[in-house]
Amino acid sequence: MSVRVVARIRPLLKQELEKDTIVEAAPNVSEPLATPSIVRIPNPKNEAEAFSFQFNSVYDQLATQQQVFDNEIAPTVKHLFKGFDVTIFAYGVTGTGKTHTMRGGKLLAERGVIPRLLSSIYRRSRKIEKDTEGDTKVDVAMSYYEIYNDRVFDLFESLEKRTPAGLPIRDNNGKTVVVGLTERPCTSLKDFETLYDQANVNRSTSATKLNAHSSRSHAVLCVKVTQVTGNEVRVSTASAIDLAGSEDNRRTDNGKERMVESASINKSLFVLAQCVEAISKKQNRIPYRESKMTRILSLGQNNGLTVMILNLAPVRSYHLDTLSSLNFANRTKKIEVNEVENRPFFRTAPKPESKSGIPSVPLANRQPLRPKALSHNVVPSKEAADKDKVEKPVKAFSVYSDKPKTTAVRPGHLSGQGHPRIAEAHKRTSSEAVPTISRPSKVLKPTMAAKSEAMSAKSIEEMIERKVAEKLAEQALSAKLPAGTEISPDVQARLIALERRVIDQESARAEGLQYLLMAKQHTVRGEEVSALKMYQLALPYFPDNQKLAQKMLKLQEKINRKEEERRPKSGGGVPLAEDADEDYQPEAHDDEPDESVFDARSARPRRPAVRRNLSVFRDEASAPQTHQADSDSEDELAHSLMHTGPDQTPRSKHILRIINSRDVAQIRLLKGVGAKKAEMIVNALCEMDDEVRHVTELGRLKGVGSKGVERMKEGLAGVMA
Ligand SMILES: Nc1ncnc2c1ncn2[C@@H]1O[C@H](COP(=O)(O)OP(=O)(O)OP(=O)(O)O)[C@@H](O)[C@H]1O
Repeated sequence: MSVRVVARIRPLLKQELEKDTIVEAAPNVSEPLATPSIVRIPNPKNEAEAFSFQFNSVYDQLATQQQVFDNEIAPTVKHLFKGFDVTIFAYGVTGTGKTHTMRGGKLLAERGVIPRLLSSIYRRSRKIEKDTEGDTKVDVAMSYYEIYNDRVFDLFESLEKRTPAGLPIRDNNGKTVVVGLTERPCTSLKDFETLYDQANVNRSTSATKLNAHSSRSHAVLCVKVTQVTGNEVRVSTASAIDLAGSEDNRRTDNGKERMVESASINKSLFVLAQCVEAISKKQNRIPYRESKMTRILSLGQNNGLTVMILNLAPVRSYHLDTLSSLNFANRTKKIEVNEVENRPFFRTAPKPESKSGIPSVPLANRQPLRPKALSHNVVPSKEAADKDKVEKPVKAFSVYSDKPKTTAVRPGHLSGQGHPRIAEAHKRTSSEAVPTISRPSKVLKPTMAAKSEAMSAKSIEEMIERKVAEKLAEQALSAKLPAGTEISPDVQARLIALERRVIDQESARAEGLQYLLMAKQHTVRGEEVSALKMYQLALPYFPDNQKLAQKMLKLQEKINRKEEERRPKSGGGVPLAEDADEDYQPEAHDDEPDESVFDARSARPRRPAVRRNLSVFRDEASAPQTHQADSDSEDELAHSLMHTGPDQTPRSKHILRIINSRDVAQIRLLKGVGAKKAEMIVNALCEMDDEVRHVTELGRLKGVGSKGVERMKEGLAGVMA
C-alpha cells in the first residue's frame, strides 16, 4: 500500500489578494465530475503553461475541517482498532495551514484532525465496550513531544524541567521509541482536551514574518489504544504529526535565534526529502538517521497506514516553495508502506522489560532501518501465515494507489468499498520483529568454513590483516609498561594537545558540513547564487578539497552563463521580473516531467515544451543524464567531505579499530571500559548500524563521553605514540 497523499489549499489570508491566486484544485480530466484530485499551478517561467500534480484527493480553499476529517481520517479509525498503526502527518511550507489542519481552532467547526480523531476513538471505544457487553475494555493513553533543533522534548514536562540534551531515542523491534516519555491515560475527550491544551503551551512557537504563530518544532502526538479481552491484549497507535514548515530565511527576515531553528527545521525536512528520494531510487542506504524527525517518522519503514496532508498556500509569493512541496509529495505518494497490523499478545506470557522500560531484545534480532524492498519480512511459521489469512480484515480503505487501472475511490466514498484483503504471508507484524532471517549480529564472527566458498583472495587477506591487527591490539592492551619507560609529562601533554587539535578540527568540520548541506538545499531549489554563497562559507573548513573547488568553479560558470543569457539583447528582450526567487532559473537542459505533471490544457500527458528545473526529486528512470550527473557529483562531494576527516593519531585509529571490531572481549581491555561498558558500546554500535569513524563520534556514544575517550588514550600512551 502506498502512502496516501492528500493536498489542501488554504484560503487567502487577510493581507493576500484574490488576483495573486495561482494554485487551484481541479478534477481529473478523465472524470470531470469527480471530486478534485489535481493541483494545478502555472509554470513560473511560462505562465501560459500549467503543471498538474495528481494526488489521492485535493481540497480547495472552501473545504471544511469536517470534510477533510470525514473523508481522509475517519476511515482509518476502524483499522486502528483492528490493530493497525496509523500515521497522519501534515507537510508544507511555513504558513500554509498545517497546524490549522492538525489542531485547528477552539470552535466546534474549526476543530482540526487531532481532536476529531480522539473524539472518533472514544466513540468507537464505547461502542466496542457496549457491543461486547464489557468483555472488551479499551484504554486510551497519549504521549506528546516535540522535536526542536533536533532534540526531543516531552511536551508534558514544563519548559523549566527540560534537560538541554532532550530525550534519547532508540530502535526497538523495528519501531523508533523515545526513552523516558510521559504517557498519560486519558479516559474522555474532555481529559484529552485538557492535557492537549496544557501541553501545547510548552510547544516552541514564535512569530515570523510569514506566520504570526509559526511552529518552530515538529510536534508528535501518539495515541495508544489498548484493547483487552480476557487475556488477549491488542495495542495499536495513532500518530499525528504537525511538521514545522520549511522556510526561506531571505523571505522570513529571521533573526539569529530564528535562523538556528530554521536551519534545523530545513535540515530535517531536507533529510526527509533525501530519504524519500533514496526510497524511490531503491537505494541501499536511506539516510533516516541523519535527523531525529526522519528517524521517528520512519516514512516507508513503519507498518500500518500513512496519510500525508500536503498543505499549500494559494498565492504567488509561495510559487517556488509550492512547486518544491508538490514535487516532494509526488515522490512520497509512491512510497510503499507495509500494511501489517500489530498482533495481539497474551498477558500470561509477559516479555521481560529492561530497566529503561523498553522490552529487551537479543542483539541478534535487532533490525536496522532498511528500505522496504530490502527488508526481510518473514512470518515465522506456516501456521502463522495461515492464521493471517483468516484474520486479516476486510480492507475498506483500499484507495492508496494512483495507478490508472485501480478503481479510484473518491473522498466521501471510502467506507463500504471493501475488497477482501489479500494475505501477505511474507510480511511481519511490527510487534514481532523476530524474522527467521535476522541480521547477524556483528559480534558473532562467521567461521572460515561457512564462508570460504564465497571468499575472494582479497577478502581472505583482509580478514587475516584484521585478525593480526586484533591480536596486536590485544597484546598492546595487555602489555605492561616496562619499568622506566613511563612517558614524560611533557610528551603526555603534547599527545593530549594533538588530540585536542583533532577534536577541534572535527567540530569545525561539522559546521562546514552544515554550510554544505545548505548549499545543496539551494542547488536543488535552483537557487544557484545562494548555493555558491554557502559553498564559499564551507570552503574555509575544507581548504584543500579539490571537488569542492571544482564544484564552485562550475557553479560560478553556470551563473555567469545565465547572467549572459539574461542580459537584454540589443533587440531589447523582456527581463524576467515576476520570479519570487531571484536565483531561480531554468536548467540549461531538457527535463522529463514527473509522471503526474502534464499540460493542463490538454487531456493527454505530454512533455512540456519549455526547459525547466522543477522536478527536484526525480525518478532515476526519468532523470536526464545531465541532471543525474549533477546530483551524483553533489552526492560524491558530500560523501568525500563527510568521510574524510582530519587525520587521526595512531592511538585514535587504534582505539577505533578495537571499538569497531564490536568484540566485547577486546573493548573491555581498553582503559576505563570494563565488561558492562563494553557491552553498552557494542549495543550502541549495533543500534547505529554503522562504524564509528572518529574519536569525537566515539565520545558521543552513550556511556563513553570525551573523558572516557581520554582514558582509553591514556591506557595506550605508553605502548604507542
Ligand atoms: N483552512 C484554513 N481556513 C482558515 N484559515 C486557515 C486555514 N489554513 C490556515 N489558515 C490560517 O493561516 C495561518 C497559517 O496557518 P498555520 O499556522 O496553521 O500554518 P503552518 O503551516 O502551521 O505554519 P508554521 O509551519 O509556520 O507553523 C493561520 O492564521 C491560520 O489560521
